[in-house]
Amino acid sequence: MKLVVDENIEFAKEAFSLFGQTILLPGREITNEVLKDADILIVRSVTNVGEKLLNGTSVKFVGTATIGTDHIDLNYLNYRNIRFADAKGCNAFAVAEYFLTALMKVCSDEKISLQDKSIGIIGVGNVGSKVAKFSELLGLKILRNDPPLERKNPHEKFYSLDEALQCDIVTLHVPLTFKGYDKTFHLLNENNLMKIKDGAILINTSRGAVVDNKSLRKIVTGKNLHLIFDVWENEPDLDLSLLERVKIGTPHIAGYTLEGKVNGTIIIFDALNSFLGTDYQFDFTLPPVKNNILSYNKNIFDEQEFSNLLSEIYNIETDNDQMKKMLYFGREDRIKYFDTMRKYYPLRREFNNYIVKSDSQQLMKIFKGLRFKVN
Ligand SMILES: NC(=O)c1ccc[n+]([C@@H]2O[C@H](COP(=O)([O-])OP(=O)(O)OC[C@H]3O[C@@H](n4cnc5c(N)ncnc54)[C@H](O)[C@@H]3O)[C@@H](O)[C@H]2O)c1
Ligand SMILES: O=C(O)[C@H](O)[C@H](O)COP(=O)(O)O
Repeated sequence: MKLVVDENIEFAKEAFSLFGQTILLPGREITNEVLKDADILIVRSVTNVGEKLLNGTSVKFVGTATIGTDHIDLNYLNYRNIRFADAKGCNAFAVAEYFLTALMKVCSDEKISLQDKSIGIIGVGNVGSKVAKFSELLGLKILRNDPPLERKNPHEKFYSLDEALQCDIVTLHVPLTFKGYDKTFHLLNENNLMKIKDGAILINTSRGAVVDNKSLRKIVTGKNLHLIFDVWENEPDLDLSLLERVKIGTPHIAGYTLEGKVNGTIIIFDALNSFLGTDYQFDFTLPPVKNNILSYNKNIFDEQEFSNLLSEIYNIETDNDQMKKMLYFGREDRIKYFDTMRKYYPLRREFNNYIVKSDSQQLMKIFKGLRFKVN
């Protein structure tokens, strides 16, 4: 049995070698040639999997250790009777925690109070529903926009896209799709971007092409938008003039907690066992976090204090500083640098590994809701 696995998958060699000969490769270097006699292909989001890659190969199972599946031609896999598994939900908490850390950082830097503010959440699935829960804990007024979900739940309250765009904060959590009534390619475009409020915070952690980056770049300064962007059109060759204008820019790492990555491996490991009818076991237990006690020194919710606490776990400013270095490189180096930042991304652990100390019952309720251990 021959497996070809993206080298950036956590525990790739140790776990998948149990199944057979495992070749690790950078995701962008997985070719049709390499797959000629392979049985199993396990990728991340940077490998486009379709006819060009799989034609004439012996691949029978494709797994992606990611939530998004826009890099996979599912019709082709179906046509070739190739079994497919994705890792739905694996890094949903990681993205929600990124959202919160980035939002608090911008609010504290720009002296924006969250009191009486509204948030439009576009796409309320695994990630969006966690973002909604976090937003509720912060006391934000929530406008959920999700037409496919609305059709399934006609009695629940949803808002139109235009209404969601009118909020003080707008955040995107949709899959990237190119066809059909709900297609999300350029969901935000030259026709509706102008509807976003002046001074609003716009967050994209979904896929770059959900927002028409060129149209956004033209209006961002005039409308004084505060942009938090983790995903970009044409990654890794992104629009530098947009990068220049974002408050926080990161290289598609919102989902990159250790837990998020390992969950992805576990889901695909289990799917492969079930496809092959095997029962290989691997110990995916993660080490405990050292120095995991945090203190919050106020008795009220305070944007600055809260942001300081979150930055003890995840210093998003460092990610932004690293990313902005791209502005000074030539095109080829820039493209390589984007992948390098992702490959060597520092260790980030999720909130539920940390203990927060505070005397306020009200704050404890918020911290518990965010999955912190409280003391
Ligand atoms: N930046 C990152 O690191 C990162 C990490 C994980 C996921 N993602 C992206 O986030 C996306 C969402 O993840 P998820 O786990 O919440 O997916 P999900 O499938 O659980 O939820 C997506 C939701 O979007 C809704 N939707 C679809 N089309 C829509 C439209 N036109 N308008 C409004 N809503 C629409 C769906 O009905 C669904 O409820 C993924 O598809 C992936 O592309 C990015
Ligand atoms: O869809 C996802 O799960 C994320 O976008 C994922 O974290 C992207 O990371 P990559 O697969 O490119 O390493």
